This record gives sequence, C-alpha cells and structure tokens, in this order.
Amino acid sequence: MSETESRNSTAQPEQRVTTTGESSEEVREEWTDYEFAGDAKIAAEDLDVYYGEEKALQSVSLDVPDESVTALIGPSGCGKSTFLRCLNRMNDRIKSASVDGSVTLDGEEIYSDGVNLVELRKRVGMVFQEPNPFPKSIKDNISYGPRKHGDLDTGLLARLLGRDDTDEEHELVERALRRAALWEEVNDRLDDNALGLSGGQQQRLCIARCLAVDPDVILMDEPASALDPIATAKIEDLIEELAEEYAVVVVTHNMQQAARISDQTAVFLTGGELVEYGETDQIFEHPRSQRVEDYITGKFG
Ligand SMILES: Nc1ncnc2c1ncn2[C@@H]1O[C@H](COP(=O)(O)OP(=O)(O)OP(=O)(O)O)[C@@H](O)[C@H]1O
Repeated sequence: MSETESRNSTAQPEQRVTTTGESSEEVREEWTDYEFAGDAKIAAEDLDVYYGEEKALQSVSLDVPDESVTALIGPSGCGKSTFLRCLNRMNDRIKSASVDGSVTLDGEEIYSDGVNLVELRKRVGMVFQEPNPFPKSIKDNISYGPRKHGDLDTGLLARLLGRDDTDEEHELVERALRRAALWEEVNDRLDDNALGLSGGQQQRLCIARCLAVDPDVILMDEPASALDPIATAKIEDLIEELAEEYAVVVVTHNMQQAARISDQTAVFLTGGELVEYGETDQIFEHPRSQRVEDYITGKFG
C-alpha cells in the first residue's frame, strides 16, 4: 500500500480511536496532510491569526490543488472566513488582525514585504456571501477591473489618443458573462444598472467581474447562502465548471453543498483548528477524526 493509500485508508489506527480528546498535534500530522498529484496552487503553512488577543486560527497548514474545488466547512466561528481571507491578504484590511505563518501562491510568498496587494487580489479573486455589484451598468461592472489594472482603455481621452479599446471591451464583457453563465440572460441589457438583476444574477455578475481580470484562484465565502434553491443550483453548477480552469476555494455552512461540489474538504472546528483534510468522499463517508464524524453526523455544530 502506498503512503497516500495508507493515509487515506478507512481503518483507524487503534491509538486514534479516542472520544473527543485527540491530540491536535497528532491530528495535524496525520489527518490534515492530504496528498494530491501535482504542486499546490496555494500552500498555507503554520498560519496563526489573532484579532487583538483572540486567536482565531491555530497553526493551520493546508495545500490547495489547482483546477479543483476545495471546500472549507465547520461550525460558526471556527475560522473558515478568516482562513479564506488569509489567501489574498484581505485580513490586512482588519486593523486588529495579525497573521503569522506563510502562504505561497505558485511557490511565491504572498506575505513578503513589497508584495503588490492589488496585483495579488487580481490573481486571487474573491466572491462574498452577499452579492455586491457596483451601482453601475452590467457592462461597467465587468470592465471596471480591467480598466483599473490598465488592461482596457476606453472613453474620450483614449479615443483622442487613438487607443480606444471599445471592441476589446465588448469581447471581454461577453467572455466574462459567458463564463459566468449569465450572458444569455443579460446580453440585451448590458447598459442597465446591475442592481436591477435578481440576487442570483447579481452573484453570477460578481463572479463574472472576478473572472474579467483573469485570476488564478477564486475564493468564495458562502456564495449561495443568500440565494434561493434555483439560484443556488446555478451557482453550484458554475463552481464545478470554474474548477476546470481555476483553483476554487469555497467556504460553506452547507455540508450537502460541500459534498456535491467539492473535490476535497477541509474541516475546521471550534478554536480555529484544522482537524481533517482529504478527498470529499473520504471526509463524508469515512472521517478519521471522531470530532469530525460527530460534526458531520450533526451531533454538534
Ligand atoms: N473582524 C473581526 N474582528 C474581531 N474578531 C473577528 C473578526 N472576524 C472574525 N472574528 C472572530 O474570529 C473567529 C473566527 O471567525 P470567522 O468569521 O473566521 O469564522 P467562520 O468559521 O467563518 O464563522 P461563520 O461560519 O459564522 O462565518 C470568531 O471568534 C470571530 O468572532
């Protein structure tokens, strides 16, 4: 049996059969060290996060593979969103937050001095729980990012300078809306205000906005929790499609959703501890940790 098979075996070593008191050190070593083919797209190592004196993440190490969906699950307050925000340094915006440890993107440290945060967040895009389109036209929501990053030049000055990118803008808007499965629904009203779209459409627009700047990684913090079941199903389908091209990391409260859409699942439990990480089927069908099993079977959380 290979090392990976052995690690993924459903048989629990005798010393692991504990009640609720597994040693977190043992757990970290044995049940969070998920191995997959290829290099990690994002690798977090020994991440500790504090809000003031309060520790919200405890030495979390987790490798995210490319072109797949990684779900982060766990009870409220266990640090899922905090961890997600570490992956594009969004916690930098929270005054009381301090982060220790390392996160690499394609092998490069994102916490080094001198990292360009605008560029980082372009490569590691984020979609939030509540759809938050700009109060602008559908088209402008998409072209805002590329314009800001200097990839699109439109308007009067650009025309005067002879470098009008209007055609490129049309192409980019259509491409992003198609990739977000929204084009068919909005192509006849691109100049309408985005706030007139339904909640589910607004969320797909936010995903299109994220795709428009050509990211490597897409972070999603409960992207469907504010949506009805039909809109949720569309977002879930879209997430699975996006995983053909991107590393997608999704925080969700909804365990069925994690089981449906993700390739691997990381389970955080109270206190900001990553307790188990592995293939989604293994986590849901044969969790190694008793605490994870209790959480998944609804005994707490
Ligand atoms: N901006 C903040 N300032 C202070 N404490 C915070 C902040 N954000 C989160 N926390 C605290 O950090 C801990 C982890 O919170 P976090 O939001 O990451 O958990 P979560 O698992 O995503 O929770 P939920 O599922 O409820 O969204 C909690 O104790 C929370 O109160």
